[in-house]
Amino acid sequence: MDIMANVLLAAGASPAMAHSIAEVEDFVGIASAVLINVGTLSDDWVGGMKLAAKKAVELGKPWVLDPVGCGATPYRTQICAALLRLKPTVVRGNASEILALAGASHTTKGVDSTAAATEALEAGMQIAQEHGCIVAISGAEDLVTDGSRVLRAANGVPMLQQITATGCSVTAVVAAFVSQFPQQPLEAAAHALSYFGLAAELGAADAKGPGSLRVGLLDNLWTMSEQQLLVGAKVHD
Ligand SMILES: Nc1ncnc2c1ncn2[C@@H]1O[C@H](COP(=O)(O)OP(=O)(O)O)[C@@H](O)[C@H]1O
Ligand SMILES: Cc1ncsc1CCOP(=O)(O)O
Ligand SMILES: [Mg+2]
Repeated sequence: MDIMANVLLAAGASPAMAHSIAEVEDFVGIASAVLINVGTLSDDWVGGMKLAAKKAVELGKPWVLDPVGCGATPYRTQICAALLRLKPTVVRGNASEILALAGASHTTKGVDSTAAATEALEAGMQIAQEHGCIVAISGAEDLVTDGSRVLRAANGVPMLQQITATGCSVTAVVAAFVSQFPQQPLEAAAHALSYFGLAAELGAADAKGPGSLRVGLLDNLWTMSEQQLLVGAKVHD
């Protein structure tokens, strides 16, 4: 929750984290977009997640699902499937999570991926077609699909995998971008992934390891100029 909220602030967004069933619908009312992240799943949070998703759909606001650890336990897989039925605008997961969400037989080891993004493209396209959403699969090259088109975002550094919740954080940036371009969620998601990956590339130049890369990532999300983004972003068909 710390890095995710700080990434959003550095990107110029305004995060608020809420999960209580007593207030979550009111928060959706004032939000531009909703992110549901099942990272630290527990029964009492699931009620808040479902209320938030339903309210977002009712109000016509975009909502984004991060199926963290989908496939790791039957409970997690079942909750992610139930959330998927509540019509997210975008799903962003790693390859293992997307394979599990599509019902493919695949062995996962928790919240980290055991597969490459390309291995989950077919599964992602299937989810996108069946549920009418955008699916973004992160990895060495991120793949974003609406079920027919595929955009590729080729920024990032491998060491992002050694900083916990960078996947969660990039999903939050996806939600922020989609809030600004709700009619173009495919493009918004791809460019969010590219912006995040480019900030990591710029931060990696001075990083000694995951700790300083985490700092450099936040700093570069904050300082990146429009020119740096235009020159460095690698989004292509
Ligand atoms: N091998 C890699 N090379 C470059 N960037 C990567 C690589 N693997 C993941 N990333 C980037 O790290 C971020 C988190 O992705 P990922 O590790 O796949 O998600 P998660 O943390 O949910 O497993 C994304 O921005 C992604 O593009
Ligand atoms: C370590 C851990 N455990 C439950 S959620 C979480 C963070 C996962 O973050 P990410 O999906 O970005 O790797
Ligand atoms: Mg993740």
